[in-house]
Formats: sequence, C-alpha cells, structure tokens
Amino acid sequence: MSAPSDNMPIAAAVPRGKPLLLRHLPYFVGAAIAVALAATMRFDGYILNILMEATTFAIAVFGLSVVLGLCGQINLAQAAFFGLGAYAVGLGTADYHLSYWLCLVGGCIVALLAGALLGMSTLRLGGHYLAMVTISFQQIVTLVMINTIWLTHGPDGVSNIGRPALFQSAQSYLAFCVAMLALVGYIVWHLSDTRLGRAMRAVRDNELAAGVVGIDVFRTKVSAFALSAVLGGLAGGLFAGGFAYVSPDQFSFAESVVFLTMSLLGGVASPIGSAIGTGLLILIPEWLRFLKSVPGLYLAIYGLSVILIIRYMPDGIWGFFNFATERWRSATKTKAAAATLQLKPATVGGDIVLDVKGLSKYFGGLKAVDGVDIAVRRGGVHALIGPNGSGKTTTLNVLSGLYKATSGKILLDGTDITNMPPHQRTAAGLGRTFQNIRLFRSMTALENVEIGAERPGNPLIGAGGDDALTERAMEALTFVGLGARANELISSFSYGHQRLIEIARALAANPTLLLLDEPAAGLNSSEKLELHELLKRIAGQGLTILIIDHDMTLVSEAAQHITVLNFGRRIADGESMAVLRHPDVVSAYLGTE
Ligand SMILES: Nc1ncnc2c1ncn2[C@@H]1O[C@H](COP(=O)(O)OP(=O)(O)OP(=O)(O)O)[C@@H](O)[C@H]1O
Repeated sequence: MSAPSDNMPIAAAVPRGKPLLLRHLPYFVGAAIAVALAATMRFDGYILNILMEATTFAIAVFGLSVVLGLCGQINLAQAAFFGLGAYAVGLGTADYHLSYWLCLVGGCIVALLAGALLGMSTLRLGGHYLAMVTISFQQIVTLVMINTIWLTHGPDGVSNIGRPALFQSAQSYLAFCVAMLALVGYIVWHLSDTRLGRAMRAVRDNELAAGVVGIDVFRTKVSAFALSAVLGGLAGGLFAGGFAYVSPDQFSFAESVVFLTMSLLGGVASPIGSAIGTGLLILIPEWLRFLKSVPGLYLAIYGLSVILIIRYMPDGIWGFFNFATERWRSATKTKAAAATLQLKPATVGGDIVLDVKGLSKYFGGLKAVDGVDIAVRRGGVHALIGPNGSGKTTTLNVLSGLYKATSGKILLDGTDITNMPPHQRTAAGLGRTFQNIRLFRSMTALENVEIGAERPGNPLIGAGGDDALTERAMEALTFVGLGARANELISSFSYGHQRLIEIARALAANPTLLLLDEPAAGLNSSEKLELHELLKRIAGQGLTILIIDHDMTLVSEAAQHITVLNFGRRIADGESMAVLRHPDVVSAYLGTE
C-alpha cells in the first residue's frame, strides 16, 4: 500500500469558507443577465418559439439529469410527465378558467404523485424491466390523452391556453420561463452536493455498497424518480402557457426518446450538459433545414451527428470537457489540517457485541451456512476462517443484510437486527468492507468517506452539517494514511489504497462493530504489515472487529478469538492459538501431512 503515514501533517479538504450564495454569485448574475435579455431583446416569432421550446424542454431534461444522471435509473416516460403538467395548465385555464398558477402547481403535484407511484411500484425492478415499465406508462398516458375525448378533446388537443396576468406578452412569458430554468438549474446543480444528491450518486455507482453504508436505496430511487417527474410536470405547464396549444402527439414516446437523447448528448450527469444537449437537438434541425430539399439527407445527417457525438463522447459533450478539467480542479483545492480520528463505539449491550444464534442460509438445496453460533466479545479482533466455500462471506452477507437468513437470530449490541434491511443495520452500528472492493467510483476519496460518515445515527456528526461531515471524513482518511490525497478520484488509487479508503469509509461512520471481508486479499507482504498495524490502531481505540481472511499469519497475530467454518458448519471456536492447533481445524482447513 505504501500509504503516507497517518502522521502526515497536512490533509486536503474541500473549501467551504464562503457562504454558499456568495460562492454562486456569478451564476445568479449570469441568470439575471439572461432573464433581462429575454425580456428586452426584440425576437421575431420564429426565434421566440425556438427559445420557448428550448427553455421548457431543458427543464424537463434537467429531470432526467436527476433520475438518470445522478441516480442511474432509466426513465422513458419523461414526455408523459411533461404532458401531465401541460394538460393540467391547458385544461385548467382553457376549459375551467382556473388561475394559471393554481394549474401550474396542480400539474406539478399530479406529475409528482404519478412519478412517486410509478417509482414505488417499479423501482425494485432494475435495468431493462424498469425501462419497459416506464415505456408502458408513457403509452398509457398517450392513449388516455387521445381517447378520453370528453376530458382532453382527444387528438384535437387544447387551445386558448391562458398565461398569468403578469406575463401576458410572449416576450415577458419567455423571460419568466428563463428565470424558472435558471432556478431549477441551480437546484439540480447544487443537488449533487446535498445529502440526498450524495445518496443518489452512491446508489448509481454501487447499489449494494450504498445500502451497506446506511443509505435507504429504495427511498433514494423513488425520490429521484419523483423529482424527475415533477420537473417534467413543471416544464410541461410552462410549455402549455408558452404555446397556448397542446395535443397528444407532443407528448408521445418519441418525445421521451428525444428528451433522453438531449440529456445523453449534452452529458446526463450535469444540468449544464442537459442544457447543452437540449439546445443542440433543438438547433441542429434548424441549422440543417436547408438540406430538407433532398429527401432523407436531412435525417441521415442529423442522426449521424448524434451517433458520432455519443460514440466519441460517451459521457456527453459536457462530460467530455468536464473530465479534462477534473484533475486540474481537484489539484487546486485548498488544504487544511485534520484532527486525529476518534472511534467511540456505542456500548448499549453487554459483554457480547454480536450474538449470532443458529444462523442458517440455504441456496435451494445448498446449505451455505448451517446453524452457526458466533459470539463476538466487545473490543479486540475476532476472526472467522475456513476453507474456500465454507460459508464465510455468506455469513457476512447475512449479518449485513444483503442476504435474508433462512433461520437464526442476530443481535447487535442487544438489538435484534435479523430482519432489518442493510441501511437499518448500518444505522444500528454495523460497518463493513467487501471482498471485492465496492467504492463509489465517480467520486473522490473524500466524498466516498463522507457518505460513510453520514450514516444515520452517527452521534459524532449529529446536526453538525457539511463541515462536520468533511472534518470527520478527513480524520478517517488521515487515520488510514490517505488524507493528503482526499480530493483524488478513486480511479487514481492503487488496489491497496482503495482497500484503505473502504476501511476509512466504514470507520468514519463510527460503527459499533466492523466487519472486514478479506482485507488482505491482493496485498503484498509490506501492505499486509501496514494493514496489521492499522487493525491494531483500530482495535486500540476499542472498536470490535470481525475479520475474514485466508492469511493465517495476519489472523493468528491480529485475532484473539477465532471461529472456524467448514461446509457451512462451525467446527471450532475459541482462543486463537488453541483453535489453530485443534485437530479438526488442522485437517479441514490447514490440511494434514
Ligand atoms: N448467491 C449464491 N447463490 C448460490 N450459492 C451461493 C451464493 N453465494 C454463495 N454460494 C455458495 O455458498 C457456499 C459458500 O460460499 P461463500 O462465498 O460464503 O464461501 P467462503 O467461505 O466465503 O469462500 P471464499 O473463501 O472462497 O470466499 C459456496 O458453495 C458458494 O458456491
């Protein structure tokens, strides 16, 4: 690993000195100029329509940058949510003569509810299943718009849609839409640095690890989906007021694909990318209009341009340029000293921190874990060993809630956690690392560890906010010797250092019990020595560790107590040296002469 020692005097930290609004002042100045230009420049009707379309579409595409870019969930029904907002304003103002504002808010609420319901019923599905469900929802909404003629006027659409009294002229309404775009853009841009935004990014990068560090994965996904839907609804409401006419063909599946293409083209991970993609997909057809005289040529060139951009810039145009400047920006972040990490594990229960009774996990007919008892004493290191396939990782997965136990009971510090989902177990004080490292790869080391520190119930963070979070994460990174590299992306760290970051992420959460799944796997001998030193320092602060490892030197030196599994059953348990000399262990695990 060769990590710098934990005595390194300096550690990098994100500057949070200036108040947020002051730091973002240039954004608001730029937005104010854009609104002023939209309100005062003289546009002809054609340009005004293009600008109105680009502005409202961009808000809907911002929704995709939340659900797809931040949270990694596909949504092929954004045009349906856009349509719900548009019809709420259209029908409300034209047929029922309601206030525009009431209809706009109503449309957002309808889209929000539809998004939340759709999300709640489908987000346990992943990947292509989710895509199919969103397509079906999109088709249902389109069919309702076409066929419920008594309500929607069917294919004829809704005309004479009203605008607010304050923005009656097309120009002033455009300025209002630009202001809304700037506001929504700011919220979406800032979202990724909030607790919810970090949770979304963690879910996108590694759903399993996100659950284990304390994030409620399902709730995070539903929130992202609902937020995306509400932005779709808002955009649709603004669009209806801008064009005074809506019809079902404007909100079809094809439009959802256009929204998706806009977000992918510009760079789905950022609202700036979404705005670039929207602008380009609206402008390219206008620029290529002169080609329409040759049948097919226009569409061929349009399609080819989009394919080329996506092929050579898979993260979109903004993602491409952003990546180029990322390393430079992380290198220029300011540095601040970090205090020494304090581990203050809770001590609610008695002498036994983890009490596992009769734990079983069957995969069909295979008894991977079969009636295992483990009692982990408070303080010190307890090892769980056994030959390959003996059930060690399965035991850890059942303990951390990734697998549901077939039978048995798990008590953590006196609390029964047997039926809790992973994030609740983390909140109860369980921390873990993985055999195959599971870090959030699009984030820096510091961001990864901040997410760990953020675990619900971490008494060391409390209401301390972002500064306390950063401080805690810096302390944990410095503790494992990587404080000076806090702002580097995960991809720039060696395998051994990534293991240390995973341990720092777990430590930042101040767990009651730390589960380490083969932390020495893939490390060379000097890295193993450093790991051993680290384990000693962790145990020295009173944190209890349950470790799985195949390295018998590490296990015998670090652990005071060992439990041995073979074919899913416990074959020995007790003080380390006695267990390692036990004849059953020698024959089953270490082999006989
Ligand atoms: N998700 C799963 N579905 C079916 N069988 C599984 C699953 N996970 C593990 N197993 C099986 O359960 C048994 C125990 O596997 P496990 O990974 O827990 O062993 P282990 O002791 O951790 O092994 P290793 O030291 O090689 O990591 C093995 O036979 C494995 O094939």
